[in-house]
Amino acid sequence: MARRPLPRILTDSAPLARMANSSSLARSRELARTAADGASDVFHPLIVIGRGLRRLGAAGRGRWMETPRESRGPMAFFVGACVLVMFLVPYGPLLALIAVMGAGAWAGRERTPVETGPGEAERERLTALYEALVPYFSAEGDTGLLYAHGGDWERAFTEYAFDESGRIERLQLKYPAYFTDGEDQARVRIEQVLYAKAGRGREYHFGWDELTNQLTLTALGALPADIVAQRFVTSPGETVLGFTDPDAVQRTLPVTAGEETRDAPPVVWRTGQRSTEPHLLVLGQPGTGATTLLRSIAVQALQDGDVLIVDGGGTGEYGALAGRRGVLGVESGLAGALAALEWASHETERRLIAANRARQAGRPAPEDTRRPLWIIADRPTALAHVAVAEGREDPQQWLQVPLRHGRAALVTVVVADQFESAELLSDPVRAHTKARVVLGPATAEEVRAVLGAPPHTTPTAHVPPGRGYARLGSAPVLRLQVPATPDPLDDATGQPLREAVLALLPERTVPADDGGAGDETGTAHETVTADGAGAAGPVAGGEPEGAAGSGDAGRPVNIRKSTTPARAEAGAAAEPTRAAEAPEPAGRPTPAGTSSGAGTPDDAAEPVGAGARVRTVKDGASRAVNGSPETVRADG
Ligand SMILES: Nc1ncnc2c1ncn2[C@@H]1O[C@H](COP(=O)(O)OP(=O)(O)OP(=O)(O)O)[C@@H](O)[C@H]1O
Repeated sequence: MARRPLPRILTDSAPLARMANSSSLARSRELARTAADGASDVFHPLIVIGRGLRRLGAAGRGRWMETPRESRGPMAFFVGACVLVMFLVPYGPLLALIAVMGAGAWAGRERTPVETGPGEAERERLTALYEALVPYFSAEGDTGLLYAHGGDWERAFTEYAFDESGRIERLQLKYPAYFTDGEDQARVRIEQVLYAKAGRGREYHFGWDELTNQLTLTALGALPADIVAQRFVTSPGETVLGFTDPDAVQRTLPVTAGEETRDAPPVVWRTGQRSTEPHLLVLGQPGTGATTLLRSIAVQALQDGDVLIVDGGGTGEYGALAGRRGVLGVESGLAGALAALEWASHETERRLIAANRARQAGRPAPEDTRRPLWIIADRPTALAHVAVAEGREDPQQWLQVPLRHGRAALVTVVVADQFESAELLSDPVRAHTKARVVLGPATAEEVRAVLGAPPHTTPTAHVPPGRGYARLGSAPVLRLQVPATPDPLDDATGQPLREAVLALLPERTVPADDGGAGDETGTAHETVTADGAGAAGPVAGGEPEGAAGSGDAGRPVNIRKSTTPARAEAGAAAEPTRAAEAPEPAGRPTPAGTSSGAGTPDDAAEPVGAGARVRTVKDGASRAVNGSPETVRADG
């Protein structure tokens, strides 16, 4: 059917245009506008009050509707009573009118609308992020594309938040179900993209929810680094490795940081017979705080255990522990380390045998097997290197028994080393250290290589000392900040920190040397050379001590008390003591048999855990001394 044409007056715009251009029409339009402006100025208060009364009315109506039926009667009665009172009081209606007008004016005032949604710059950022994800989250043949070039990011990003500087603080995004979120490689690719686009230099946590195909990125603040060594509120068998994110663990500990006391989420490592990860391995770059972590562990372990320290680095950073109650030895030379670790190995066997015999006889385990023994080996690979050069055995071989059987014997092994030397760590060390820590800057691959799983955060290139990741067995990877536990004998340590660490150390059982060597202010350091120290005396088996130190020849070692072979002069004094105590089952080689067997009757009479000490002396030789507080000097 043909369309009927419109009347000419409606299709021909010429008369209308002529009218619009006429000056009288323009003037009258201007007049009308001025009048409207004036009227709105004059009536503005009334308009505001009217709008307010309308809003109040609507609110009142809503309230009335929400009120349950049974409450409406009392409410109406109450309102009626108020109205009655209003009429009864002098000037009541006038006051009520003023109050209603005031309320209306307040409710009707203009409010600036709250801006919602991202600003222009933020939209651009989200769009860029969305576009960067398209290649990873799209596939040919996907019809309901969530991610497509030029697509709608608002469909994919369900939540976002920015900080004051406009950087993404939180982002929740949906991804297609076919994305292989179970594969580490696929996840890492996405995390790298997000890390680059959300702003490098910060640490992000990635929460993958495979059930709902959602990924949540959260920018993490730095872990607080103000917690220093202190007595932590833990149960026996618990050691605080450091502190982590509040939502990563369920527990908090009260800690003192500066002036304030607060609750902090700790990374607690459980050792002992029920532990599933009874030994610890710490790896990191040099200077990232491994020694500090080991010192922190040693200080905590000394509360109810004995500690044997092998300082392969030989930098004397455990000098403050030497001669303290519970410190069996601080060994930094090869011969000393070998002797001390050999003893520790036999001691583990002795404990096992003694505990086993007691169990078979229906008795509780003997007292001298119940005190935890800690073997702390800092950079054992440095000594392994020296051992190879000297054609001697690797001290790590003596860690095998404590690592294998330490859990049952309450013997805990802690090993720290550097990434570069990690391949020199022995197989038992790698196999039996299920608690792991990585310190310092490390790539996700390095973290995964050590911890067995990548971190759920993006490692940053610059981290403060003591920062890293921890994983206990197959638990999730946690961020970690080790409490500052500096060497109190280091000149660079501030007085408050020095005092804090010294206050945690047990009392000295070996009197401090003359000349300030035992000066607990830690100001006097004596620099000796390893070869100088090594020249002192024979070690077990008549081997010149210098041989042990020759690997370090000429290297200055900044140690107050040089600490070398445990069994110098006294030979394997402590070891046979322990072995002699525990009758061996028939046919089994005794620890005494495997050691030099040079125990004296006196030594043999000394109970194992009761005061056997590897005593350190100024010239670098040391003796296994049982009980007596005699100080042995090479010159005397
Ligand atoms: N948790 C920490 N808090 C504060 N400072 C720390 C922390 N850990 C280490 N440091 C500081 O970092 C420096 C290096 O620490 P440490 O000696 O423990 O590292 P390392 O990895 O053992 O290094 P190296 O292998 O060179 O001995 C020291 O000055 C130490 O005080």
